Amino acid sequence: MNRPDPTPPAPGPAPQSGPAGDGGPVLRVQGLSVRFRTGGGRYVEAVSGAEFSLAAGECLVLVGESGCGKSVLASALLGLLPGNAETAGSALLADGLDLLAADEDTLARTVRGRRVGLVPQSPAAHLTPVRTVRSHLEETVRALTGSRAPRRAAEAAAARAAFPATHLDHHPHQLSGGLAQRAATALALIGDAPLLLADEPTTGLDRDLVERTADELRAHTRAEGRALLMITHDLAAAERVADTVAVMYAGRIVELGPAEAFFGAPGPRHPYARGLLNALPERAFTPVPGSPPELGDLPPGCAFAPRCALADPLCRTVRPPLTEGVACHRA
Ligand SMILES: Nc1ncnc2c1ncn2[C@@H]1O[C@H](COP(=O)(O)OP(=O)(O)OP(=O)(O)O)[C@@H](O)[C@H]1O
Repeated sequence: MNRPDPTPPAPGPAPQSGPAGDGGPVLRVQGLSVRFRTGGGRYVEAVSGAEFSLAAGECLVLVGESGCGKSVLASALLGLLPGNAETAGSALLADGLDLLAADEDTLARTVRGRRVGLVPQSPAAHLTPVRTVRSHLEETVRALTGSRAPRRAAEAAAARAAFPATHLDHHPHQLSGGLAQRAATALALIGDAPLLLADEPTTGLDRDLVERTADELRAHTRAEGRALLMITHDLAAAERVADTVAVMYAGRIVELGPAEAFFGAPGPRHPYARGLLNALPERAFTPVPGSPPELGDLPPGCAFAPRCALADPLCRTVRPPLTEGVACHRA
């Protein structure tokens, strides 16, 4: 990753040994932007000025259509952006470490798995096909705890994620989608990270499994005092998990607020967010007209204006900032 102004990781206290925080946010994201250099001096503005924070025990769900920048934001937090990416802003953990400024060695040794646990998209693909679930778990226990006798800890990790002991010696291809998801969750929990990052954890699962996976992630967050940042385009899963919803459109967070008000009354405030909910089969089943803009060629004002029935000349010329939870001139 190429950063315009690299700074060393902020000195801070030793990494937390468990999910319990000191009352401050587990993660505070400020002005996080990611752009990709493409040919001919052009840039794709994948994430622009994201701002949010996450407390212990809180589930924040980031929703939005495909291509709006959700996964790029997650990759930025894990230091997994490709070489043509440039970042700005900060993403501070509770102990002061800035994930955007940390070098690869710090991220690999002290962040991934230890301070931030990743529940991946397509868990079956995340697991090595020739190794059993037990072998994955034992290797991760060894790597994160230094234990030389990891068998018991691996079995405990499986039990914690409700992965059945009877399937520990199975290979990934022998697992159902739900069990592969639990194996991946068990791996993510081993390091006792205070922050879990789940990128589309319910993709490819049938509705029952979506609900079960969502409930399990919520339980790991609430009951164990972690924070969960879940990325999804599945609004039903989002509703099941979220305390807070962030809606992303064309690289920007356009609405951020309590899930109860968003999914219940008074409902979303941004016209795009209202459109997303109205597109659901169980609601109006009316798609948002048009398609999102190219992130390399954003319009000057509100990026949603070309699709918005409420847009006026101000919307087409002045980009609305996120003010009191919504970025819309007409909200
Ligand atoms: N290396 C790269 N170079 C240029 N553009 C990139 C690169 N990686 C991602 N992008 C662009 O960044 C934008 C955001 O992609 P991202 O994968 O974050 O979307 P998303 O909201 O997660 O979508 P999905 O739900 O489909 O995963 C896309 O327009 C994508 O084409």
